[in-house]
Amino acid sequence: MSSLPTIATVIGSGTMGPGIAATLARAGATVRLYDISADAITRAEAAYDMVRGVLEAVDSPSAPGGSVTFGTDLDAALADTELIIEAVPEKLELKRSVLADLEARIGDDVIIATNTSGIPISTMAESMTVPARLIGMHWSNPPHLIPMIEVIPGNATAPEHVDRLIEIVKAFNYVPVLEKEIPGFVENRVLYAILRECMALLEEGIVTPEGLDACVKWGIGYKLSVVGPTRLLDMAGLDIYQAVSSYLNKDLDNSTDTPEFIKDKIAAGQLGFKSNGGMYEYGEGDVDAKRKEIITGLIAARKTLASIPNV
Ligand SMILES: NC(=O)c1ccc[n+]([C@@H]2O[C@H](COP(=O)([O-])OP(=O)(O)OC[C@H]3O[C@@H](n4cnc5c(N)ncnc54)[C@H](O)[C@@H]3O)[C@@H](O)[C@H]2O)c1
Ligand SMILES: Cc1ncc(C=O)c(C(=O)O)c1O
Repeated sequence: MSSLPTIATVIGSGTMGPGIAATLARAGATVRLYDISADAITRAEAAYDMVRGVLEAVDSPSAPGGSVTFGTDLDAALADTELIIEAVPEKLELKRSVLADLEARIGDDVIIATNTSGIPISTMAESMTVPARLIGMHWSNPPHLIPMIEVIPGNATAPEHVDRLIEIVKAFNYVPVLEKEIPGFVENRVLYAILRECMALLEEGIVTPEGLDACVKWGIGYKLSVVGPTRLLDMAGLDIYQAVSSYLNKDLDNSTDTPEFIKDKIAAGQLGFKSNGGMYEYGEGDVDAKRKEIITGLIAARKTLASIPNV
């Protein structure tokens, strides 16, 4: 059996949809990218052209025959599909209603993989007619460049769908990480633990944003890109970890809500790149320049990481 689905459908063509569709298509799948909004589809077509250039530069696995078509006709997007990847906004009720709409239009054997950032799969599946077909498939942003996908079964997910999704992820040369279900899954639990402490350090004026970015990028990001946290402990020494964690863990931030200064920025319309200002301010052309620098850096770093041993 070929490992990739012949036809796959991506639902939602915002930040994540075009990169997901392009990755599958480059590996040889026929992909339909659907969105409820015609404007989103127009933006996705432009994004897809850029993503294709990036995939060429990063030399991602390429197979003949793959394609992406774009549209707002849901039945056309679903015809003969084997795998649906849901990438609509992170709102439980919206996702549930999209799942209900999809289920009314497809056969029982079609797998639905959700790209939720961390809503438990079992919670999402509660209202489904065939909950066995729902599985978490968490891509990291930008999805066409980060070659790792979290695979998260819910308590009703069919074991054969877990095996099939792992096989599909391997078929486009990404690393599948199988996890037990927990809110936020593994990646975002770790990321949000880091972000919580970072935002507290900024709020308390301990460090500037520029200083924080330099410290985390070189002191943590650079090192962790080569050696994972488990082996890092061996490198540092478990005795050192005990000595530091015994006084430090109790001092770390343990807030349970979003920091007030972030809420204030959102209320003032400061959302980041999408509003030309967020944590930093951006003048004319700055956002496009930063996006290009980030993509160029990720391509270079991915090539380097792919060429060194997995320690
Ligand atoms: N942005 C990230 O960094 C990131 C990373 C990993 C996972 N995710 C997750 O992926 C999902 C999508 O995130 P995103 O950042 O691409 O969102 P987004 O808001 O950029 O895009 C969502 C798209 O879904 C469309 N949409 C809304 N309702 C729809 C419907 N009923 N049917 C079809 N399309 C509909 C919107 O028009 C929009 O184009 C979320 O669950 C998010 O948490 C996001
Ligand atoms: C801040 C943030 N939150 C969620 C996600 C993914 O689910 C990401 C990402 O980069 O993938 C992120 O940066």
